Amino acid sequence: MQGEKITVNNGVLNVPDYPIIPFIEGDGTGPDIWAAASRVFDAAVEKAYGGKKKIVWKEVLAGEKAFNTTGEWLPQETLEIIKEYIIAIKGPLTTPVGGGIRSLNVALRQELDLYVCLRPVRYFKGVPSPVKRPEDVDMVIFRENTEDIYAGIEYPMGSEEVKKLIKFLQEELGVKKIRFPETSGLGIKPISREGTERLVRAAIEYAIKNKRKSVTLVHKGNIMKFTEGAFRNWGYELAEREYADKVFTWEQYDRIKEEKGDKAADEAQKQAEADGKIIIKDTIADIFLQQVLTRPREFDVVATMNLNGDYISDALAAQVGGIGIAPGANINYMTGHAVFEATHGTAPKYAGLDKVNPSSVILSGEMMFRHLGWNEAADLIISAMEKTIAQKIVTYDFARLMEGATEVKCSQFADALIANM
Ligand SMILES: NC(=O)C1=CN([C@@H]2O[C@H](COP(=O)(O)OP(=O)(O)OC[C@H]3O[C@@H](n4cnc5c(N)ncnc54)[C@H](OP(=O)(O)O)[C@@H]3O)[C@@H](O)[C@H]2O)C=CC1
Ligand SMILES: O=C(O)CCC(=O)C(=O)O
Ligand SMILES: [Mg+2]
Repeated sequence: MQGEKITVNNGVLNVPDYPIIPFIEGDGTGPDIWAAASRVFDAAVEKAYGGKKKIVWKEVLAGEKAFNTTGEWLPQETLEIIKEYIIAIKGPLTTPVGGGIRSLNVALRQELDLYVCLRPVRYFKGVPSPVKRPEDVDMVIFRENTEDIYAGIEYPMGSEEVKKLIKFLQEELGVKKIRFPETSGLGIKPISREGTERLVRAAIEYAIKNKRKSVTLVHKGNIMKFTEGAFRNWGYELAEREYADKVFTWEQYDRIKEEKGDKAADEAQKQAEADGKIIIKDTIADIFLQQVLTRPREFDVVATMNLNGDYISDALAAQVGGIGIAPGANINYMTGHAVFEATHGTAPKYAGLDKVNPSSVILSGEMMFRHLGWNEAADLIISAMEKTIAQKIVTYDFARLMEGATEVKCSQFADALIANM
């Protein structure tokens, strides 16, 4: 079937009935998951629109499949096609540890300037969880996707670059306090005001649009003052400058407290909550990781930097059943470009076994449908997921923690979802 391109006008998508959507199958378990997920996507669209709408899938190469076919890990053509077709979806891609190629996942996000990694964390009833009240976890992570230590500015021990950098730090910048053994490798962590502002703006816009209660800026600003601490400060400044009538910040709370005392500050916050204002607060990353376990209801939308966001998204996913069911999207809200992608990796030990949970990519597709405005197809996926889990038909990851479950293969889980639509 011949499809049409999705186009974008001032950040607003124009989605034809037969949109062409590029996909990257992914490495490791990617082919298993993609085979299952794409059947679920097609079934949901068919059921929702009875043939009036249909996705025309277009495979683009990245990772091992690309390397084996073209000799390149991330062909320029793949980037060009995703740029041109605006929306894409991908399976996981392998990144070697400690050497070898840099992350293709990170490269895609940087090349397309997909500055938000959006990872919602919600609970599906019946999913096994290590916490007592997983239903209390309902958070949406906005992870900055283009900066931080992920920028890839790092140099190995013993290299000329490291020697130069150490010399520069010691002689030009007067860094005397810390020991720099010759065995040091060095990495650089850029965090910019622009990068922070566009990420925090996206988080606040989301909170307003979806009537969420708060946005928490998560940082380690007590230690990394001019990167993570600046992220916190710039986040508050942006909230007060651009959303004065829609938010109440903990900085405002502190100012009222200083001027008028605790009671006045408490009352001002209560009034702001009653008025439906979004509370903008901040938490240091280590205590955040404790509090999401001990009092998850206090957190809602979360805005943070790249590395924190990576850790936080897997940790929160664990509370609602693990990365097998944790979806995500990489988005540039200004150009409209978005690449939907699971939170998990290639899980190589299960590759080709038709075993792993395809829910993470399936729910990433559900996010994609909502992004396209195809809410009927998205709703069908959610209700099928709810029904199938309630029937205790699950893949190995849930089955090993559930009593009375029917363990099915990756492809059979897709069959069950389709049957439940
Ligand atoms: N966006 C991306 O493309 C990402 C890519 N990666 C890359 O993936 C590779 C492997 O990374 P690794 O750290 O092992 O992390 P993975 O996420 O690939 O796997 C870790 C463990 O998580 C569980 N898991 C992962 N996926 C699923 C699933 N679909 N269903 C059920 N359980 C799942 C499995 O747990 P158990 O063993 O308990 O069964 C698995 O062993 C690396 O090269 C890494 O760089 C990593 C993260 C994201
Ligand atoms: O790129 C990778 O290999 C890892 C990426 C990752 O962990 C993530 O996207 O959460
Ligand atoms: Mg990760």
